[in-house]
Amino acid sequence: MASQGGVTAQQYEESVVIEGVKHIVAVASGKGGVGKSTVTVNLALAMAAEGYRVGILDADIHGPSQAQMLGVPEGVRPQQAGENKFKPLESHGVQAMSMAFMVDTREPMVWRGPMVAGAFQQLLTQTAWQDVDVLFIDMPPGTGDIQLTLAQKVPVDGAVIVTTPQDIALLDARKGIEMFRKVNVPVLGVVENMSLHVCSQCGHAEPIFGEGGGERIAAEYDARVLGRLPLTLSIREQADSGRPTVIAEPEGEVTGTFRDMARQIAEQLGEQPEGGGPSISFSD
Ligand SMILES: Nc1ncnc2c1ncn2[C@@H]1O[C@H](COP(=O)(O)OP(=O)(O)OP(=O)(O)O)[C@@H](O)[C@H]1O
Repeated sequence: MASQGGVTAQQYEESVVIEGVKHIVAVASGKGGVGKSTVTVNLALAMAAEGYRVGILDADIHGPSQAQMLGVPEGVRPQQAGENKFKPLESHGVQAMSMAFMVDTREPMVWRGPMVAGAFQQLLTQTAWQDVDVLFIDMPPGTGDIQLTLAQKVPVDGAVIVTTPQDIALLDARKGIEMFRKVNVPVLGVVENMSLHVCSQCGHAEPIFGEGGGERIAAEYDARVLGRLPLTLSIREQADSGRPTVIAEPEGEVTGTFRDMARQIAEQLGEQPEGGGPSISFSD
C-alpha cells in the first residue's frame, strides 16, 4: 500500500489509492532533455539492486522512452489481470508500465490535455503492481496537466528533481521544485546530470554545462544534492540499447553513484532492505 504521504487533507479526499505500491517517488525536471528518463531507469534499477521491489511508471504519454531504455521490444503488450487491470511488464527485475506498451509509438499522439491526463490516470489506477516497495514515476517535463493531476491526485511520497548545471535548466528546475512544494510533496533531492564531460578517447574531463548548479539550487531550497553524473558516451549508448549503465556496468563508478542515490532515497522514505536480495518484500 502507498503510504499516502505528501498531500493535504483536502487533496487526499480526492486522491487515488494505488494498490500494490508502498511508496511513490516522482522524478521530474522543469526542462526537457536533461536526462530525467535516463536517471529514472538507472535509479530504479539501482534501487532493485539494493534489495527493493521496484516499479517504473512512464508518465510521458506523448514521448514515452522507458520501453526502449528497458529493452522491451516494440509491440510487446501487457497481459490483462482480472476485469479491468493490466499486469506490468517485467524487465531487468523491475515492473514497468508505459503508454508505449499500449499504442504504436511510431504514430504521433495528437491528444488534448484532458485526454492525456485521463490516459495517465488510467495507467496509474489500472496497473496491477505486485508488492512494489518503491514506484518511480518518470514525469514528462514541465508543469502541465499531467504534473498537476499527479501532484493533486496521487499520494506522492517525494520528488527527485533532475537538472543540468547550466542556468536555463536550473531556472526550470526551480519551477518544478516549487510546484511540488505547493502541494506539500517533499523534495528528496536534486540530481545534477551531465555535470562533467569525460572524453571517451583521452579521459579529459570538462564541465561543459557549468559547475555547481545543482548545489546552488539545493542550498536555495534547503534540499540535498543526491549525486552528480558525468556526460559520457556509455551512459547514452547503454540507455538507448535497453541495458542501462546499472545493468551494463554493475561495478562501475556511475552505478556506484546511482546506488548511493538509491540508498539516500530509501533512507528518506524510511525503508531498509531485509537481507539485501532483490526478491525481498515488505509488509506495513
Ligand atoms: N549523463 C549522460 N551522459 C550522456 N548522455 C546522456 C546522459 N543523460 C542523458 N543522456 C542522453 O540524453 C538524451 C536525453 O535523455 P533523456 O531522454 O533521459 O532526457 P529526458 O529529460 O527524460 O527527456 P524528455 O524531456 O524527452 O523526457 C538521451 O539520448 C540520453 O541517452
